[in-house]
Amino acid sequence: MNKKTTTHTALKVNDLSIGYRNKNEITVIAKELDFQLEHGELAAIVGVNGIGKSTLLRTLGNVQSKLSGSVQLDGKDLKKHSPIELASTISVVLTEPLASKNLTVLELIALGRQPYTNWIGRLSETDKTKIKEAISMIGLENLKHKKCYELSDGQLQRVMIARALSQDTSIILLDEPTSHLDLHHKVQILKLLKHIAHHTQKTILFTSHEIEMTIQLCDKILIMNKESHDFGEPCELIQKQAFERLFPSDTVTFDAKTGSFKIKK
Ligand SMILES: Nc1ncnc2c1ncn2[C@@H]1O[C@H](COP(=O)(O)OP(=O)(O)OP(=O)(O)O)[C@@H](O)[C@H]1O
Repeated sequence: MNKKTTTHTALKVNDLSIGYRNKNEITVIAKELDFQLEHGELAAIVGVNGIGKSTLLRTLGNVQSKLSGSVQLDGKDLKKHSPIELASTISVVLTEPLASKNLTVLELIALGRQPYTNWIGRLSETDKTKIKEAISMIGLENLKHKKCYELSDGQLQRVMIARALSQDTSIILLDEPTSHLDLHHKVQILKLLKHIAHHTQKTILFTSHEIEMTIQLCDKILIMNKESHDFGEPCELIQKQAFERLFPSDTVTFDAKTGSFKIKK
């Protein structure tokens, strides 16, 4: 994989407001978002259901427009990137169902190479190598000739991660990449994402409800709350008691010593 080095911050978010515009109505989902991620960092966005994690990820991936504020990729405004520049800088894996499950795993992963292929879509030797690397990293060799409709939700989720890896962008955004995985595969995938971030200088940002795992494995965490957001290294956030504010204390409490949540009995 390419080892990209640049002096710019990989992803810089300033005073960002996100939400939805429907006709004359604007619904603000979250505002005053400020954080930045460097090259080679693995980071998570956590927060309660409906707080706006996916909306933020879609906004950062240019799938939907911001309401206000700024998003910079490698020191350049998100909106100033051409479509082809964006496709080779940032890959986004959302939770929406696949349009066509009739493709084989190999064909789907090969789609990740679309930004680089020529106008007839022929794969170069580099494309084939990137596809092979992605399949091997996620351990999909024995599934590669299966049709996507034959896969379990968890298997499909791993295939989608492989597609993003084959795209070989410097930033990867993933919406709940481990939600359908068993505990073993959750840990395996998150450790792999960490390894990829650290060894290839990619910036990987994902949304998650696996807060304890993100505390153990991520370099940075963004905690989204209704009133304000917290961002930093897991240990800084623990010291600031940021995880205590995530859930109502009559249901769960956070144990700072073990970095885990306890059910209030
Ligand atoms: N297309 C849309 N138009 C208007 N509002 C929307 C739209 N999609 C989502 N929302 C609203 O935006 C808010 C944030 O949703 P979002 O999916 O970003 O939350 P989330 O933190 O990812 O939630 P979860 O943890 O449940 O996946 C919710 O109140 C949701 O109803």
